[in-house]
Amino acid sequence: MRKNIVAGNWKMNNDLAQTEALITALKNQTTSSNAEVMVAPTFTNLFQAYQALKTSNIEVIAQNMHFAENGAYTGEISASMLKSIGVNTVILGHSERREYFNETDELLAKKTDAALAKGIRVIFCFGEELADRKSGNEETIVGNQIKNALFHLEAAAFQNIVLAYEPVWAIGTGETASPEQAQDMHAFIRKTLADKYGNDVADEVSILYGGSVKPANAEEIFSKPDVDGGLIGGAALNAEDFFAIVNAF
Ligand SMILES: O=C[C@H](O)COP(=O)(O)O
Repeated sequence: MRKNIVAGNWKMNNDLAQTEALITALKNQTTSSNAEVMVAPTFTNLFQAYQALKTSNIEVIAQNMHFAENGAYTGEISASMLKSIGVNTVILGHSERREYFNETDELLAKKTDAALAKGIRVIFCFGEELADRKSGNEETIVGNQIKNALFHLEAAAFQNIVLAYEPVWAIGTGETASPEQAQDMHAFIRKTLADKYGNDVADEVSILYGGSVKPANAEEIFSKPDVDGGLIGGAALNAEDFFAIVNAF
């Protein structure tokens, strides 16, 4: 079902003590927002974070996982391992995974299948680079990222998928897509889904925007009809800023 969601991706930030301090600060925040709130700590702090937040309204999610069930994949984490500590949602396809760890659409299709098979919800990320936008190819790039990784799925799978549009040029740069640019792309994404699966599926999928979302711009971005929330990086590392964004809903 389509929901408003604000998810904080902590990326490779915060050791255990810093994670505990941020969680304490998050628990001190109050909200009347209707958005689902999630945070994604590093793997080393995932269990601790889950334990500390399991009675709160903040869901603890993972930043990545491997497609295999288990085996000789040094340094990797499986869907079952996430499930075993109470984690039921994973971010896949973040542009940093694509760029620095060579994650391809084909690999992401396998990871998505593995997550869904274990009942793990997927926040599937994609987005164009600056050169793509400058050359007017952003819709082709984004459309292909979605089709290549997700369009082998049955329609029902989208009940467990959240999409996150993150233009690479807006991530960590302070440069945000304008609310209109975000809306235009989100409408294109929803139409892409509708063309393949029909409006009933497309209208029910939450589509998040990510890329330099801050307290000062969240409300305007989230007010757009096809923007159902945000995937927040830098601003999610400060509890007050993060909840100011949550409270934009
Ligand atoms: O996963 C989050 C995104 O990469 C956005 O990061 P940012 O808010 O620091 O630009």
